[in-house]
Amino acid sequence: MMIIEVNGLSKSFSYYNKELGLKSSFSNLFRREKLIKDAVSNISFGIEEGEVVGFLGPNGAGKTTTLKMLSGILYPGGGSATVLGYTPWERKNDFKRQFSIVMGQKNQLWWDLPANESLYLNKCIYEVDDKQYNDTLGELSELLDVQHLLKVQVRRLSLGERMKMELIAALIHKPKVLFLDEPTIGLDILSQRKIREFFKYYNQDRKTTILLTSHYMNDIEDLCKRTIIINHGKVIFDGSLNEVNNILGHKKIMKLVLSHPVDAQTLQQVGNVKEVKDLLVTIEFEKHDIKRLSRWVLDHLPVVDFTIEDIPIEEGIAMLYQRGGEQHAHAEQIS
Ligand SMILES: Nc1ncnc2c1ncn2[C@@H]1O[C@H](COP(=O)(O)OP(=O)(O)OP(=O)(O)O)[C@@H](O)[C@H]1O
Repeated sequence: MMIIEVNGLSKSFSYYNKELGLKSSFSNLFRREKLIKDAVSNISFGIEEGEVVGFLGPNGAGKTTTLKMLSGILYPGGGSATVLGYTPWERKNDFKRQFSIVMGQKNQLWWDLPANESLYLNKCIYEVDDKQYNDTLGELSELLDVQHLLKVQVRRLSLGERMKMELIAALIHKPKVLFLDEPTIGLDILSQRKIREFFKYYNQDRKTTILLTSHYMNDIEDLCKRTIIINHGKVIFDGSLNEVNNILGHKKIMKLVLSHPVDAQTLQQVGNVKEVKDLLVTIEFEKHDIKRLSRWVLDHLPVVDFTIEDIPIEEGIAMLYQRGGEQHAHAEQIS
């Protein structure tokens, strides 16, 4: 069953250009240059019940704007969307009871109160009955290992502990849909892993549908079978992360350990030399030529060891962002 359906969703922001200085502040009162930013342009996708979908894109791509529209915080400029059958920006109470949004950079917990008081406030707002509240709080605080911290003032918690409390606050009413906007930002590797394990368990246990943005590739690789990538407000990829490299041409990486240095010109006969670090050389080459190049390398270079690998996912994604950027610039030139 389709839980999230997005059709041609768009959002533009208007803002004013302001030059530096008092004089221009004054003249701005009478004449201002209005600029328009197309943050999200005509995006469409659907998400099935229980899916965990990664939502990737470079800074400013339009991820948060999309999540804000899907959670009813922002009205769109065009297009339509339904989440659990509701139009999010109509902000119906029934809808609000069934989803949650967690923003890694924003808090919903009261800073000066212990976490359990904010959690109790959420219980009252969402009209969760006592038994469900106690059961959910007990289960989640045990899973996230924060039972001993529930009575501690939020301002005294570490970043990771606070994020765990934020998650409990977001889940206390058992939402069916969860929007996660960089939930692991700033956390150390162990805390990131713990939170990822938690999401994995939670999704499998509850079949909660999750749309997750993160700049940490481990989060996406670990949790999401499917990834939607946007750039300049447009969807540029929708599929499994492993397929990213396939659509970027057919390149592979050859790593060589040499017994003595070889000049750059010779190395370039294999392909695009990405890095030379002492006797360790990394070269990107065309996959279709793999047999000939491997033979050539072994015959002509002083090779001690060599491996052939796929292009790392991070690099594939960076290339995809770059390609999107070039296409965007080209489209702007044409228009
Ligand atoms: N209220 C606003 N007024 C004007 N421009 C805005 C506003 N909110 C967002 N934008 C612009 O819209 C674009 C998309 O912003 P958005 O926050 O959705 O990006 P993002 O993909 O979440 O980026 P990041 O990874 O940096 O969080 C950016 O260029 C941003 O400057």
